[in-house]
Amino acid sequence: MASSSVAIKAAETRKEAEDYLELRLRGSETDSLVEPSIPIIDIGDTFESSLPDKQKAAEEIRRACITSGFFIITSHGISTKARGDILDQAKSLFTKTPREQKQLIHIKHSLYGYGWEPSDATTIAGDVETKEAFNWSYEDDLDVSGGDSGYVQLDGSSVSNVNQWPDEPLLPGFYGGIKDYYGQALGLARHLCKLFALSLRLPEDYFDSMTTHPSGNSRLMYYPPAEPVAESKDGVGLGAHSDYQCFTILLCSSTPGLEILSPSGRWIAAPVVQDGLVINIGDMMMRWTNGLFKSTVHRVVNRTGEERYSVPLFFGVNNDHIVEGET
Ligand SMILES: O=C(O)CCC(=O)C(=O)O
Ligand SMILES: [Fe+2]
Repeated sequence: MASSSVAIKAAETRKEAEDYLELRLRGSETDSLVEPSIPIIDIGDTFESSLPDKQKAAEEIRRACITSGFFIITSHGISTKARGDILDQAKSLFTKTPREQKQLIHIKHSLYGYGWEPSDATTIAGDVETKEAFNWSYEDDLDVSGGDSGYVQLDGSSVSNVNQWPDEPLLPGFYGGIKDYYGQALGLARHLCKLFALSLRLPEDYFDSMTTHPSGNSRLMYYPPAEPVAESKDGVGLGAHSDYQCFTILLCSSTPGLEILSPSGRWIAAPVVQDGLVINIGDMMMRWTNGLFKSTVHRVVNRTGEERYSVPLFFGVNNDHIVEGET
């Protein structure tokens, strides 16, 4: 494609994304097209507490979900060590491991796209994204609950051992680091399900039986430092998209870069909150709540001279659970 037609296509795609989000943000409980905010919600009181304390946090979550679809949680219980270790492992994989070694676990060797994903694996309207990733799927061994041996892939098949891990001598502690963080994140996701249930005026155990072998694809992400202005190709780290599952738990390193699209078409930078985790609603939850909770378009642009790392967990109910409306 000629570069002018690529540019036209890119502008069209951006316009479509903006129109789409504007349409979606006009929910029944959204009072106006106000600029969305990303509130910080302390959930520390919700772990041991009485129902009224949980309901208080659930109401804050509800307000965030019907407006921006994004919020940041603090006092979430995932240890500082687990968060630090997994970000360190991401750094080792992306910046210290020879490309030939990463090629051995390239996503092309995986039926489901698990393993190392080089930056040229995906494009947005013809432009290569700068990000590099490492993808994996839920497996019982990674689940602190031990799972229930019922996990099926998104296509319904029950093939196991689909993940591709780097050799232990090559990246010592890599699997352990993932398991520690991911296991805790799954526990947090199940706790958040209770708060989401309350926020939807449902019994707090509403999602429990549907999340025994949940959909839990996750990835390590690496966004290289921005190029000096003179060489800048206006690189987008991760193109505009919405997440497809019920909700995402996102751990980020301290380098900013996440931006969400406002109804007026402006990109709003998500704040970096020390020790916080970003939570955002995905398309599945938006559909399930008839559009009440918003799955908002977002992207990543690393404009800094620092590397950026992140770990999203896309959490959803068991892949073999039929999602349907209440009658
Ligand atoms: O890296 C980030 O901050 C966001 C990643 C993201 O949006 C995604 O992987 O879906
Ligand atoms: Fe995303």
